[in-house]
Amino acid sequence: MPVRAKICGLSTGPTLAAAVRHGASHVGFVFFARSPRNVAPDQAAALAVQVPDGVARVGVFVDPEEGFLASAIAAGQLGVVQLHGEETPERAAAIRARYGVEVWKAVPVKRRVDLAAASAYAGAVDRILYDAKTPAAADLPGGMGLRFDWRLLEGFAHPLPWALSGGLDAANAAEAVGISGARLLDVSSGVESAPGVKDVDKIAGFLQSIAQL
Ligand SMILES: O=C(O)c1ccccc1NCC(=O)[C@H](O)[C@H](O)COP(=O)(O)O
Repeated sequence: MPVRAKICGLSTGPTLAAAVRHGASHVGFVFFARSPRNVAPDQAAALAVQVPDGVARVGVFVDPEEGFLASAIAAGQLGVVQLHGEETPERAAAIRARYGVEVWKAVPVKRRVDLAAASAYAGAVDRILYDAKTPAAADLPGGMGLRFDWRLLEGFAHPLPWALSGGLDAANAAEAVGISGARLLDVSSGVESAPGVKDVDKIAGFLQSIAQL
């Protein structure tokens, strides 16, 4: 099975089109006001109609308020809700049941012990996204281009399907796959020319770099 990729933090038509054209399996829209990639539900609605069947629309949220979550899922025609806050397994399971979407939970990783948080979500979510832990003082819980030591995943008994993110780019994606065994990668900063500014050539380069893995 080929390695698949989610291009996260898309906010323009041309960059979304590049992700789709070059083979992304998932496209991500960030619904978090403090993010440079933030999109409003009406922006997501305009982007969503450009996404063909077979490419999953993922909404990224941080402890979303219920009404906002509902409107974003509807506007973005989201198939996946990715949670980056303090959402409990119960909250994640409730989102999955209420909206009939896949739910992914981000688990921030710096040390091996951090991986243990994943098991609490077995039965509650569909996938764990191992992402680099951002500094406590950081404004964002993701999308900062930071990576963790992929060797921490070597030999780990994954309790759930999973994906790898954090500091990936075209130059390191093959190494990340080789070390971690990931079959689904999530990238944001590594395909940008500046925070929040996606680059069509970098998107193409990233997707080409994993096409033969
Ligand atoms: O991307 C953001 O701005 C963001 C904001 C708040 C919560 C999560 C966010 N991103 C989540 C992602 O899925 C990113 O793709 C992931 O953290 C990897 O980012 P990067 O290291 O920049 O590739």
